[in-house]
Amino acid sequence: MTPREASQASLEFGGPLGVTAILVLLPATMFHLLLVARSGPARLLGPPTYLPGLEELWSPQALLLLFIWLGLQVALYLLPARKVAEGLELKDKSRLRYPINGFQALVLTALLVGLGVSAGLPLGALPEMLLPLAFATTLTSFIFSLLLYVKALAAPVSALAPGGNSGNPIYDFFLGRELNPRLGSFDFKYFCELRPGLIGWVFINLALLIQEAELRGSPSLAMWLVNGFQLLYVGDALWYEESVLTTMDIIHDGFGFMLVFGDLAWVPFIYSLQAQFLLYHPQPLGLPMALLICFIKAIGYYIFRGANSQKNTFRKNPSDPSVAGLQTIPTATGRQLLVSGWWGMVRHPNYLGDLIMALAWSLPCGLSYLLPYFYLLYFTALLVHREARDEQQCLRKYGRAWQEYCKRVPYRIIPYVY
Ligand SMILES: NC(=O)C1=CN([C@@H]2O[C@H](COP(=O)(O)OP(=O)(O)OC[C@H]3O[C@@H](n4cnc5c(N)ncnc54)[C@H](OP(=O)(O)O)[C@@H]3O)[C@@H](O)[C@H]2O)C=CC1
Ligand SMILES: CC(C)=CCC[C@@H](C)[C@H]1CC=C2C3=C(CC[C@@]21C)[C@@]1(C)CC[C@H](O)C(C)(C)[C@@H]1CC3
Repeated sequence: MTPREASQASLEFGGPLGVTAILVLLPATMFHLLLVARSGPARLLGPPTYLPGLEELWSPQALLLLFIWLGLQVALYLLPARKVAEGLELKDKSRLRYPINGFQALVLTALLVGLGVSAGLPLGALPEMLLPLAFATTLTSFIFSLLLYVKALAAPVSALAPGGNSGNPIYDFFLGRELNPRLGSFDFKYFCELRPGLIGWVFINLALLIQEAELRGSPSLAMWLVNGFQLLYVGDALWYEESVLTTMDIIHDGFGFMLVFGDLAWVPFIYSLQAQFLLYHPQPLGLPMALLICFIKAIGYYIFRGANSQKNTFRKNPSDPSVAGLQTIPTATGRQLLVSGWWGMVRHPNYLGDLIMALAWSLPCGLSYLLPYFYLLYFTALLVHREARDEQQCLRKYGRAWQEYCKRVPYRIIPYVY
């Protein structure tokens, strides 16, 4: 089977029709949520109380701010790294090299923004710019994905992603034709996955906290919790940056509109929805409830980090003392599957931890509105779909050994439930 035939045989997301609908629905959902979060009733499913005109969406200043931000993150990515990591082996047996300096980029950005604020940079004004910024980011994502699609037309077959090479232009534009598009040693997918959007999310949250303090004298406890929890999540992702090299996005998915828009627009503007909601709808939160929520977050993080680190350590060095005692199933590829420890509890313990953390991010917003729970609902759907995709890939990779694993570990994400 040629790569194109293989790609056509396993079209995902409902094929060309499905991805055309998603292409329109994703940005529409994002703008709907941004508008609803600042409206009085904050109804997740109702219409927004007003529709902005093009003059409210389009702003050259927002576009300039976006390019300054992207330029800063590119510059920080290019700084000398504490380590250069190798990715997994590619089809042509080569391995790409990636700088590990994401945490350094977060700290340096914080220092620069801190300096800027003390010199009078009005960070608290950022929430007012979210709509035009989201519009500029959406336009940029469309144009950037188009450029990536055109660039991939000249890429060799060995550089194409397994999924985004169907021959249908809309489908391939959405999924991404090339697996690891690069300009010299600059890797676009790796850069976008962990830098501008993820770090941008933290600073949007901070701006919302500052504006709340300006409006109400001090930030609320709920706003502190949401900021703290999400900063921990982003800090963790950058501290363990190397582990992103074994995620499905890096090793399997092409770099097309889905990931470009997801990384650059969806993450910063949608993942900050709880903090946006709290700025416009302050919620009382007592200390006992806050402590209970911190406990839930701690359990989620313990499972998430434990599971991800156990798998990464095992994949890097199966005889590492922390994983050497675990039970395994051998596979025909020479790799083994963990069948005890976190990976013996359910087949995706890291998703379980991530979902528990998502719940802890929404709870500070109280139980009267559905809107702050959008992330939890969307994330559940994303992970259930992702789990099914991963299952198919593992079955293809490991055959019988995977079936044996599924027999020994029957639950996918939640023990005894799913
Ligand atoms: N916040 C967000 O928006 C999102 C967060 N995430 C998070 O990203 C993280 C990474 O997720 P993702 O890339 O989907 O997948 P995983 O990190 O779960 O990786 C799946 C891979 O792990 C390996 N694997 C599966 N079972 C075993 C086993 N028993 N023993 C050893 N290896 C095994 C297989 O690859 P192989 O055998 O080839 O190593 C499989 O393909 C998760 O924590 C997830 O929650 C993901 C999506 C969105
Ligand atoms: C609906 C839509 C726009 C889909 C695109 C999905 C993307 C938003 C997500 C796909 C996988 C992601 C990961 C993270 C962020 C969200 C996206 C890009 C991640 C960087 C978050 C931090 C984690 O610690 C992580 C590094 C494990 C994670 C990797 C996957």
